[in-house]
Amino acid sequence: MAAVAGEPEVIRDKAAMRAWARRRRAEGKTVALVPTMGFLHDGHLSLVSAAAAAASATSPVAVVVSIYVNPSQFAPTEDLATYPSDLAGDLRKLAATGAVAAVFCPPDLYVRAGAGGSGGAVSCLEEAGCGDGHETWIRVERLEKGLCGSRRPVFFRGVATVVAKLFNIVEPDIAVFGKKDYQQWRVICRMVRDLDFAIDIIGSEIVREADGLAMSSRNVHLSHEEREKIVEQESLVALERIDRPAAICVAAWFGKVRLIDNMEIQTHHPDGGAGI
Ligand SMILES: Nc1ncnc2c1ncn2[C@@H]1O[C@H](COP(=O)(O)OP(=O)(O)OP(=O)(O)O)[C@@H](O)[C@H]1O
Ligand SMILES: CC(C)(CO)[C@@H](O)C(=O)[O-]
Ligand code: BAL
Repeated sequence: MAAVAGEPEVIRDKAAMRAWARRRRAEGKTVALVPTMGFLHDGHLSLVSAAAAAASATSPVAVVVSIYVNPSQFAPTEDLATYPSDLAGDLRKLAATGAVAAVFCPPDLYVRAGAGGSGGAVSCLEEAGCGDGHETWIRVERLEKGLCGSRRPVFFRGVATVVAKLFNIVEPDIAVFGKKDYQQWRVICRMVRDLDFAIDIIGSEIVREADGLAMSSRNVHLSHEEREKIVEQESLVALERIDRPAAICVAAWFGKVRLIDNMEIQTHHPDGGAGI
């Protein structure tokens, strides 16, 4: 991993982030973005390594990690309020890699409806986005359907929109996403192609715990029984479809329990009709 002198710069303001990234590019650096929602684990750090590895002799890389729990990808029934976070711990982990130049952790990325544009929620609901608040959404219309999209109605719309916002703020040359969230990775690739973002998207391999469970921030919420059930499901899928690791990670959330729906994987598998 290419080393960066000193601690990462912590940037909260989007104009400051854009200016910082433009300075790095003016210095001849490649800017590589790793978008996350924080509560970092080794899966995230593997994305940092992949980003840092993009450096070449002629163009050193400046790795930016964003930490932002994006409200618009959560439906009202989902777990926005309980999403785990530990910014101080995240900053320590990122500093320890020696590979991160900046951490972008904005308090909010949306224009809010309400008094002076500062109140109100950024909702996943259409009507709450009206008025003087945020109302522009990116839809990747076919790929967002099925799999996770069938259980999380606003998820991919929120992801595509916030990732586009991050791309416009950081203006990276490269962005890295984990194949654990396989459908998300494919949605982002399609958005980048369709909307002509000049960004190379890197899909990074899944990092697992010793028992085979894919690392995931929400794993802290799993009980022992829930965890065992997921490991069992993941290994069943892995055994059946060993040549198709992407299918292993395609997950749906039922409350806080993540289960894999084999039927859906078969129906919507990359080679099986949905064209993911
Ligand atoms: N185990 C992993 N292996 C590879 N990439 C990962 C892994 N876990 C997360 N990522 C990637 O890190 C990026 C940020 O993910 P995020 O911050 O949502 O963490 P997460 O662990 O996926 O959280 P959650 O439990 O909410 O799914 C995404 O591109 C995601 O695919
Ligand atoms: C890509 C992302 C950072 C958008 O909020 C999120 O969905 C995630 O962490 O996978
Ligand atoms: N990595 C997926 C983010 C989410 O479930 O909201």
